[in-house]
Order: sequence, then structure tokens, then C-alpha cells
Amino acid sequence: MIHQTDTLVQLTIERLGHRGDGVAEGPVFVPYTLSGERIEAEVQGERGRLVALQEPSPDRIEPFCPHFTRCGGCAIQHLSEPAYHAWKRGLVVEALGQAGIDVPVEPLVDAHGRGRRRATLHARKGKVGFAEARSHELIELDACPILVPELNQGLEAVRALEKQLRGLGKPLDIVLTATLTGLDCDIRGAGRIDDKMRLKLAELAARYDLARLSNHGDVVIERRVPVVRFGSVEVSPPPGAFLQATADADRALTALVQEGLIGARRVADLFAGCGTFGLALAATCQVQAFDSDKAAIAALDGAAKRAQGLKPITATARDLFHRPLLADELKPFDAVVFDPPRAGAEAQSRRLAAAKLKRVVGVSCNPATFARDAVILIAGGYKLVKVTPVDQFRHSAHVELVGVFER
Ligand SMILES: C[S@@+](CC[C@H](N)C(=O)[O-])C[C@H]1O[C@@H](n2cnc3c(N)ncnc32)[C@H](O)[C@@H]1O
Repeated sequence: MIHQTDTLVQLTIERLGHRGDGVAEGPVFVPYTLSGERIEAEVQGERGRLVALQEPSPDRIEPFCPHFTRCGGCAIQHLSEPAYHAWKRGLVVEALGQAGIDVPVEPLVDAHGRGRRRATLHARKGKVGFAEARSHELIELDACPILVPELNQGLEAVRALEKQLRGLGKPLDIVLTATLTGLDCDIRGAGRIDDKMRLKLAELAARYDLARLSNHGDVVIERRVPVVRFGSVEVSPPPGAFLQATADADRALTALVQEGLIGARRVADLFAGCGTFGLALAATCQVQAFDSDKAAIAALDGAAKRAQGLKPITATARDLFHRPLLADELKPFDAVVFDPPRAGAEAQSRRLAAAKLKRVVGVSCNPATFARDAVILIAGGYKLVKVTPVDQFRHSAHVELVGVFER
């Protein structure tokens, strides 16, 4: 029900939407509001701005970060934990339901752990931080409570990098990854840098004890080889490589993948990255890993060659959107794990549907594209037996999931 009073509108929030905004009749999307709340808002089209909370939800809690509502990093810090868990799990239930898939969805696994070990900070015009919500402006950060402490310590180094590179007049993105041997830092947006600047950056890396500093993948200095561990295997990821956002999610997703593939002896790891799942699986089964990122595949291959006691594991660079593994190529495997980017794995799912695998485990950061691909697998004769939502992007509207298919 909408009542117009001057320029303000009174609204009742009916539900929490999939981006974390409260949704009132219309629909009108009002950030930082909760289901059941009566509010006063300024409304423009479908967007509302909360002006006054007239009747707060009993599930409303105090956000813990002073930057919340200005910083674009978090969508939801103002919801009590049980209600937050129910909402996140509900995002998965809803996406599957909309695709007509009937499957039990497990409780949400909390995988925030010590926090995010990987973050992209923006640096421009003397400012370092994250983008403001719904804006291109930056919010200056002294610390972010979502990040692991090592990344917060790295903010000083990022500020120094920004100062050093400010003269270029270019907006920079700086990817910081906390590894077992220290911070790995990749600068994006600076373009080519000359030898004089490389020397200055190398000095700066030493001053802030960075393990490695690179400029768009081109290593400026490697003081220690950055290392992450998958299962018992140590891997040296290439600059800016994809890693699961938290170490806990790495462990939780791997455990769910292993459980889903139990009994498998020959596994294809599709969209394998640097080997998060493949290297852990190779403790008990033969693995062939595929990913389009050549540097990630080289890191996986190097780690597999150095590791002791693994079953045979190979790593191949291949674009699985344009050249998915065909049903014939899938014949040697009894199981597959696939973990595509947000766009999902439609072409590969069609080939999986045509193959006669005993088990397929899908890992996804996008319930909508997972549901689309699951429909293809189900039409091919698989049954989706279990779906587990995993929360590694706590306080955001993103949710990860693991789905187990059987024939
Ligand atoms: C969500 S990540 C998963 C990586 C890995 N499974 C992990 O857990 O660390 C998605 C992976 O898909 C890869 N990728 C993106 N597009 C691809 C394509 N067209 N063909 C093959 N791999 C692709 C990326 O390089 C990335 O490693």
C-alpha cells in the first residue's frame, strides 16, 4: 500500500529481494530495509531511499561497520543471523523453484571463517577503497571488517602504491591476495611502466614486505613465492589468479565435492582454476583438469608435479564454452566436477547430459545459471539429489552452492 505525503511515500516492505533490498508493492526496491517493516521513503521509479523507519523488523540488528550503507561492498549487515541464513538459503531455494526443480536444500554452511583473503581495491585521485553503493565515487577505507587481518595490514601498501603511481593519472584496481607466504599484489590499469618506476615499485614491495608485486600479471618483483594449499598440496598461483574468496569456503566446498564424488576413480575437473578441487581429489582418484586460464593450468601442473603421493593428475588449457568436453571424451571418466564462472556452463552441460557418468557435482556462484544447467542435466537423465548453499560472501547478496547429480 502506497500513501503519498508531500515528496515522501509510506511503504510496507513485503520481502527481502535477491539483491538484499527490501521490496514493497510496485515493486519498489528500498536498500537497507527488511521484510515487514513500515518505512518512509523517497521513491523514483522502482528505486526507493529509506528516509525513516516507522516500524522496524524484530530481526533488525545494528550493523557492525561504520561504512555500512555508504560502502558498496556489503548489502546486508542489519539482519539477525537466523533470518540472514534463512534469506541466503532462500535465494537458492527460489532459483531452483523458478526452474521447476524439486530437491531438498540443506541448511546454509557458514564459510566466512577469518574473512575474505582476496579483494580488489580501487585507487584514484589520492583515495584508496571500495566503490560507494550505487556510485562511481570511492569510499576511503581505514579497515574493512570483512577482510582477513593480513589484507587490512596491506592497505598501507596499497596507499603507497597509489601515491607512487598517481602521476600516471589513471584509475587503478589493485588485487590483494593473502597467501601463506605473504601478500600477493597485482596492479591493474597502470599500463606499461618504465624501468625507473619498476625499481621504485620493487623498493616499495620490500618496504611493505609484499611476497610478490606485479603489474597486470607482469611480475615486478617476487620476494617470496606466493603459496596456497589445496588439501595437502601447495600451489603457487599466478598473479591475480582466481581463488575461492575465503579459506573456509575452499575447505567447505572441497569437502562437499569429495562427499559428492565418493567412490569415483576417474574424475574430470572442469573449470579447475589452479586446482582447488582437482588437487585435493587426486589424493584418492585419477584426475584430468581443464580450464581456459593457461597460467592457472601451469600452476596446477607445477603443483601436481612437485606433490608426493598423488594419483595421476593432468592439467590442460581448454576453452570449455567453445570446446566443451564431448560425450565421447567423457567416456573414460566415472564422475565430473564442474565449477564455471557466473555465466554457468550451458554448452558443457549439454555434453554432460549426453554422457553416461555415474556422478556429476556442480559448484556455482550463481544459483540462476546453476538451475538452468541443472535442468539440462535432469533432462539428460540425471537426478539432482542434494544441494548445499555455502556462504563465503557474507553480508553480500552472493551465495555459492554445491549440487550433486546421480544417474
Ligand atoms: C569459479 S572459478 C573456479 C575455479 C576453481 N574450480 C576453484 O575452485 O578455484 C571459474 C573458473 O573458470 C575458468 N573459466 C572461465 N571461462 C572459461 C572457459 N570459457 N573455459 C574454461 N574455463 C573457463 C576461470 O579461469 C576460472 O578458473
